[in-house]
Amino acid sequence: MVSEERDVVAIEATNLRKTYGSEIALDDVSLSIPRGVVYGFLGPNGAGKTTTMRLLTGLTRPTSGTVTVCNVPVNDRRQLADHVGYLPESPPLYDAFSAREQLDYVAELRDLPSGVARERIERYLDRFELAEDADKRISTYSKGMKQKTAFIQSVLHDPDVLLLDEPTSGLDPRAARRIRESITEFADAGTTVFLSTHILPVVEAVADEIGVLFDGRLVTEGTPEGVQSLAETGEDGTLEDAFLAVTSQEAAADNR
Ligand SMILES: Nc1ncnc2c1ncn2[C@@H]1O[C@H](COP(=O)(O)OP(=O)(O)OP(=O)(O)O)[C@@H](O)[C@H]1O
Repeated sequence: MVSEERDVVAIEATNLRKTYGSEIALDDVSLSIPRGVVYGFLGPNGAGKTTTMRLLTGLTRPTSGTVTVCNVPVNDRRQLADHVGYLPESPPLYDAFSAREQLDYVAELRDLPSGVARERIERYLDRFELAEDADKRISTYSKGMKQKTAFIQSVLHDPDVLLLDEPTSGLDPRAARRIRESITEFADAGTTVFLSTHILPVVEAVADEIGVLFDGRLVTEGTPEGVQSLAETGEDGTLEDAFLAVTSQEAAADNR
């Protein structure tokens, strides 16, 4: 990340709250994430990570609070679409298409010029070792092959902000490494990456900043080193130690 990019805020969320009936999924969460940053978003099951990502992409409306991405209010879905790429937990893929057809289709939806689309699709298919299978139907793909296709689909239009929900899920070590490398390359080129995952070594490897969500609240935010130091396990403390320390402190406080 280039240092002056820190001045430009890519994701700004203010006092976000989301309730489902009496259930508070998200409680007063504010985020200010600069351009070019990889933000690792952590939290136990049910903490509200997917809810947050859906609010940041305008797919769910907040009960209260506001979100802008690249200065675009997220309820302006048409303008937002150019800026944002989203890889959800269960990515939308059309089983009857091949990967190439799926990616052509998405490129068309995104209004990519055909030459640019062709070059990017072939480059990504090669990069993720999908080229040989790219004309087979997605219904015949393994989980990892589907995940790679979905990742490519989310980055095809070269978004300014990329939100990734468990991007390495189901991937073999080589493919997972390719994703990690891609995340770093995107961030170096100025893309902001919002990365939600339970795989803490992935966060350790790529994140510039970390936020920990617990029970709908953002309970810790900082650099990986800063968050790791919260584990108070000395220099060898890992992010996993820190995650367990922070979340068990919060659980103990809730039970008091
Ligand atoms: N559509 C919905 N209707 C009712 N409750 C919901 C809905 N979506 C989420 N919730 C609730 O909001 C809370 C947060 O869920 P969310 O899926 O955001 O968690 P998460 O951190 O992504 O969890 P995981 O790590 O298990 O994927 C949970 O208590 C969940 O039951």
